[in-house]
Order: sequence, then C-alpha cells, then structure tokens
Amino acid sequence: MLSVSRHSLSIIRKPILCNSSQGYIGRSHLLSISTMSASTSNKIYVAVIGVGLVGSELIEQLLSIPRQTTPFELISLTSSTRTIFDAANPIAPGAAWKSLLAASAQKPDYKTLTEQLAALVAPNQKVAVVDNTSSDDVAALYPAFLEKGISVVTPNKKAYSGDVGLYERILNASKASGARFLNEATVGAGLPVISTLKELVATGDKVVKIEGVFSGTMSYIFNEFSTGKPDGPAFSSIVSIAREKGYTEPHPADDLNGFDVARKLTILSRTISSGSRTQTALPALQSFASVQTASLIPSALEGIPTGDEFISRLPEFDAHFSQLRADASAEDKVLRFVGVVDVAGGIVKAGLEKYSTTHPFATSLGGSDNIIMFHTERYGARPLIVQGAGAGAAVTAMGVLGDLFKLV
Ligand SMILES: NC(=O)C1=CN([C@@H]2O[C@H](COP(=O)(O)OP(=O)(O)OC[C@H]3O[C@@H](n4cnc5c(N)ncnc54)[C@H](OP(=O)(O)O)[C@@H]3O)[C@@H](O)[C@H]2O)C=CC1
Ligand SMILES: N[C@@H](CC=O)C(=O)O
Ligand code: NA
Repeated sequence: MLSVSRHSLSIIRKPILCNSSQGYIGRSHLLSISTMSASTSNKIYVAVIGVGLVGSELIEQLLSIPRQTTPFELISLTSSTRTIFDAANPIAPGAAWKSLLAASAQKPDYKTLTEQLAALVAPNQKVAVVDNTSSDDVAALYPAFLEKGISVVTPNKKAYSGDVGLYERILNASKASGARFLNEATVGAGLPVISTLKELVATGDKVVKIEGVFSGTMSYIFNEFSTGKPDGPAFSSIVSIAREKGYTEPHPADDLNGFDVARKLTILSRTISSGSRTQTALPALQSFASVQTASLIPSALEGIPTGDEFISRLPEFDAHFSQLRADASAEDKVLRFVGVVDVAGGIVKAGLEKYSTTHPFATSLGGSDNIIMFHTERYGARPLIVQGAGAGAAVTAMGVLGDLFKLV
C-alpha cells in the first residue's frame, strides 16, 4: 500500500468492484456498457520510472485521457529516491501525484517492482514499464522486465544504443515472452522516425541511406548561432538557452560531444539490421562508441562531472566557435551537426558540416527541428522526409504515449 496521508489518498480513485485477476470492473453502478468494456478489456497497467521533464509531462498526458476511453491504469511511480505502487488504487486524473510520491517512505526497489508487475500480467491485462530516465542502471533491467512479460516503453537511448550484449538480450527476451520493447521517442522525440523505418524495412524496401539533423539541441544551437552571417550571439549563451528550454540531455556535454546523435544513429542502424530480410553492409556496432563521431567539446572541458560546471566554463571557448562561424560564412555556408547511416556504404558517422545557405538544412530548420531523410529504393531520387520539433517535453512525452497506445 501507499504510505501516504489519508488526505492524499482521498484523491486516488477508488473502485467499487475489484477483481484480482481482472482489475477494475467498474467504479460506479452508473457506468455505461461502453465504459465498462473500456475498463475491463485490454487493460494496461503502467509503471513510470523517472519523473523529470519528460516523465512529468507523460504522466499529465496519460492522466488527461478521458476516463471512459483510457485503457491505462497508472499504478506506480518511481523517482531516483522514492517509489509508490498500488495496483488496486490507480492514480486518478487530477491527483496530486507529485505530493503522493514525495510523501512516500519507500525507496526504489526494482526487484520488488518487477515481481509486483509480473504478478499482474494476464490474458487481457498487459503491464508496461515506462523508463523516462537516462539511467544505464534502469536500462540494464529491461531484459528482466521483458522476460516476465512486462513491456518496456522508453525515450531513454542507453539500452538500444549501448553494449551489443544488452541490445541482444532485449531482442531475445522480447521474442521469448511476446512483451514489446518500444522506443519511438529515442529518435526525433515524437516524430514518427522509428515507426517509419520499421515499416519501410518490414515491407521490403531497401534503405540506402538515412541522413539528417538528429539532435534538437544541436539543431537549436546552430539554427541560432550560424545563419550565414559572419557574426552573431555567443555560442555558450545559446547552449544555455537550449538547456533552459529542456532540449539538452541531463548533462549538456552528452549532446555537444555528439554521443546523443551517435546513439540515435546506432538505434537506427540496429533497427535496420534487425528488421531487414537480407544482410546489409552496415557494420555490427558494438555500441554507439563504434560510430565515427566528431565531438564539439574542447579537450579542456572533457570529463567535467556536472552540467552546471560545464555550462559555466563554456564561454572560455566562445572565440573558437565564432571563428568556425566566420569561416563558414566566408564560403557563404552555415554550420549544421548532422548524422548519416550510409547503409550501402556501410558507414555510420556524426559531425559538424558546412552547408550552402540555400540547402534545406540551412533554410527549412528552426527551433529544435529535426530533419530526417530516408533514401530508399522505393523513394528513389526524392527521399521520404520527416521534419519537426525533435526535443522538448511535450513532443517527447507524446512519442512515449504513442508507443503505449501501440500496446492496446
Ligand atoms: N528532453 C527531451 O527533449 C528528450 C529527452 N529524451 C530522453 O528522455 C529521458 C528523460 O529526459 P528528461 O526528462 O529531459 O531528463 P530529466 O533529467 O529531466 O529527467 C530524468 C529523471 O530521471 C530520474 N532518474 C535518474 N535515475 C533514476 C533511477 N535510477 N530511478 C528513477 N529515476 C531516476 C531523475 O531523477 P533525479 O533528478 O532525482 O536524478 C530525473 O528526474 C532521457 O533518457 C532523454 O535522453 C528523449 C527525447 C527528447
Ligand atoms: N538531447 C536530445 C533530446 C532528445 O533526444 C536532443 O537534443 O535531441
Ligand atoms: Na520519434
């Protein structure tokens, strides 16, 4: 049970009928037949891990689905320090869930959570963990969740772009149990990038190359910093704004070192390799570290432990970035940080490039826009293009919630 005050508990929805194998049957004798069918079939119990920017927004979006139509029951929240779990009293729309979690005396215990969730898996009753952290430790738990039939939905790139052993364990566990691993929001946030790629590959199209701007942070930084003019705002000031807008990783160095893009390229490469009908020329990446990546971080700033300290030291290197901007401008070009998965050529790489001021990367991007171009056999000379905001809480949470709906 939740260890919270009576006052807090009063905002949790109380079922009138509850059946241990089917969960809610209804919350009022006035429920209509259609409402009852929504709440008795295809129920999906959801446990959210990580209640930061994306996690909080996801919870709000989840709780905003009309009660009559939602298939979801939000039964557990876990932050880095506390946890709550109560399958019999799911968190209700309008509940002060932050206070509930803050009032809990329970520390996170993932072994117990796995057992509690596994006990709920049943026909017509699915269970999903949503990992909204950027934690390697939480990512390492995915095989254990999946083995027990618990689906995993996540914007966290760590598992699918990390060590190949973990990646393979995820695939195997999902295959064995039928539980799903869904990670749309790991690339392009809410943009339909992974789903588009999976459909291209599953329907037998041959992906020749994927190229684009994959980082909302890098997009924002260079859209603002490098417009074709020789001068403009200081690099460090724009990085600070990108952080304030919620585009950066918890540590902004994870964006500026190119690793965030390298992780996304690894996820795309592995999605192609695992779905293709025939072998491709893509390298079998041991991890995102195998991607050829050109970091933007000056060596003096490498390994700085906190994001705050990193940001405070970045102005020391503003002159360096201003020079890069001026050099590009002298050639009538802009700077953009791009990624390429060259399937035909077997190359996966990320780095800062110069583009003519008339190129779509210079003219059509704004804010945190991502642009992803799929060059495939069927799309011939004119690529399939996905473009739009590629970072930020609202669009990322939407990508996560969209994946949850795929479980219905
Ligand atoms: N922001 C964006 O635009 C996008 C983000 N993503 C991904 O979404 C994920 C979340 O990003 P964002 O919300 O911006 O980051 P935040 O830093 O705002 O949130 C991460 C949360 O995870 C919590 N956390 C860390 N470790 C654990 C743990 N072991 N158990 C439970 N909770 C933990 C942190 O708690 P505490 O603060 O206490 O450490 C923090 O609240 C990341 O993986 C990111 O890459 C993907 C696409 C876009
Ligand atoms: N920090 C990332 C967030 C989304 O993946 C980015 O800037 O793209
Ligand atoms: Na996406």
